[in-house]
Amino acid sequence: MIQITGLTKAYRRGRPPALLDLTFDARPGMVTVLLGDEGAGKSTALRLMVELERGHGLTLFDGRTYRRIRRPEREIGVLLPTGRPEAGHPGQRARAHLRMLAGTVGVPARRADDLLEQTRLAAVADHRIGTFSPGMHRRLALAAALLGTPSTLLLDAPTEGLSPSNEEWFGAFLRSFALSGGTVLATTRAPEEAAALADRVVTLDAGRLAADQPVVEFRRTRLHPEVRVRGPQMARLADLLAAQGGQVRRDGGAGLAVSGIDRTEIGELAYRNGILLHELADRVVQRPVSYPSALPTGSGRSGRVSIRTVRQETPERETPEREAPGAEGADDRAPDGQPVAATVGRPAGPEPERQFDHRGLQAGRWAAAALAPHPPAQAQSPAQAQVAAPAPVAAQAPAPAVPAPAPPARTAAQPPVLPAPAVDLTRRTPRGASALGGPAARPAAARSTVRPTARPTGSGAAGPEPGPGVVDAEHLAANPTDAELLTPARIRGVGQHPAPVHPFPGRPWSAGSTGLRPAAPAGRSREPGGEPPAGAGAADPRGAVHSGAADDENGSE
Ligand SMILES: Nc1ncnc2c1ncn2[C@@H]1O[C@H](COP(=O)(O)OP(=O)(O)OP(=O)(O)O)[C@@H](O)[C@H]1O
Repeated sequence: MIQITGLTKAYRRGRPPALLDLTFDARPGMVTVLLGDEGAGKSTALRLMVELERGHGLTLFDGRTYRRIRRPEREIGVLLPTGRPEAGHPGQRARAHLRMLAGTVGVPARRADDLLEQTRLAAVADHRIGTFSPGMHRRLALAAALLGTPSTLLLDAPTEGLSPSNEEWFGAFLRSFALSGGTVLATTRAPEEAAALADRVVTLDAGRLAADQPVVEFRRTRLHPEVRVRGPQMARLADLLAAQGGQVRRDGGAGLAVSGIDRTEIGELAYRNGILLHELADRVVQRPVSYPSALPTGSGRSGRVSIRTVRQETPERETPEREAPGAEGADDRAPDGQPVAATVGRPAGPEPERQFDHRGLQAGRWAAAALAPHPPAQAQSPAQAQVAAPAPVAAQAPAPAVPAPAPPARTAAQPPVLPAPAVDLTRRTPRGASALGGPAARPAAARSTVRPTARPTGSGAAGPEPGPGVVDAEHLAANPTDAELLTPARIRGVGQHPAPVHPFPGRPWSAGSTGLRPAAPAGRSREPGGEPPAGAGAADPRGAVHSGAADDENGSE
């Protein structure tokens, strides 16, 4: 039994980690396949498991770490790419190489001969390793991993370079190994291969656990069979297939990918209509991972990390100024001088390079913080999050290097800024979801300003019609519940109904008969008590939602 908990590895500071909070089990009697694209972190995970690399997390082999096992080569067979194709010295013969390894493992030399037989290398046992094909190298490396008669196998891309017949042999070998009570953890990039080899498929996506599924569920939810067709008359065939109810999409220059109609039917249809085919083949493609449903409940279960936003004092400016990342004034420290743990909120403008330090990090929470969409309302009064973890500093990100446009000065009539909400990231946040919950998931609402409904041109009206107008974006930043209430649809609704919709229910607020005031144009401030600047009244007659600087008066008439 292999229990993997919270494996995390970052090769470079400031870059996303190669592996983040990977947690799953590989059970005896089963083949578990770790599936992922190139660079997903599969090899990194295996190297961390056998402590060839330093990182975070814990791997237990039957309850012990690799280091605690007295003779690991007798318990765990490891096949890891060495970075060069040869399984041994190119000048050495396969038999001699394996016998030498048998000596170091402490097993008799005849075990080497048996394994050469078992891995179908007996015929080339006395050939020099340098003459081997990639597939032969893989099999020789597998023979070396099996020398100590281990009960657990950790195999990184074991089928790479194998011929189809050897792949088949290898699949049968793994199955019999697992049936005899062994534990197998192998990696692959190919979903089809995972489906063929595994009892359980663990999917890695960019270093994160995306799914941990029994193979039946994996096949059902992640694999999508289709037929690839290629030929010179694909447009005509596509019409015919669509008429038959097939789903057809273009696949390359002269190809189609068809689902909903099987290969035989497609061939017959093409034949009946005199359509020449160059290729007609079944294949399986992988569906993208659906995070909310696929995320296992067991991942990211370690530790307690909470993240809360803190308001940063930002000098108020009339005109938004932008500073280059790293420029003077771009501070990456919290007001109390402590390093900022993670920034929630992003100013307008180019995204500054984000740096993460995940020492002592319970990475699932960090991921949620790092991957959550930035609540844009915070751009007006940048908020920063601090990770309160048992470890000293959990995650670190610099404060936005590009300061946000400062909001205009508040007036007495404006609702007070409430403390920014505490955000507890005790749950892993799926990709695309927000750690901040509902309000952050509706950035447009929080950033919105409603322009007044203008009188129709030529109506003789001077200036804007007093009517639905401004929702203070800064207020919304401080009161996300209000932001949630003010979805764009509701904001539009304000302009369409004679009765104003109260945007801040339960709060004292006098808006007169018309509700809200007209907005100042984006990027300009208005003198308190003065006339709105020219253009302020030329508003979108649909009462549409605009982004930009918000008026700072929203109540007193
Ligand atoms: N020694 C290293 N130094 C810096 N980055 C590394 C190092 N090893 C791996 N990485 C990075 O870590 C990420 C994961 O790499 P890894 O080799 O674990 O991926 P993989 O899933 O095994 O890919 P493949 O299927 O191509 O072998 C990649 O982005 C890779 O560039």
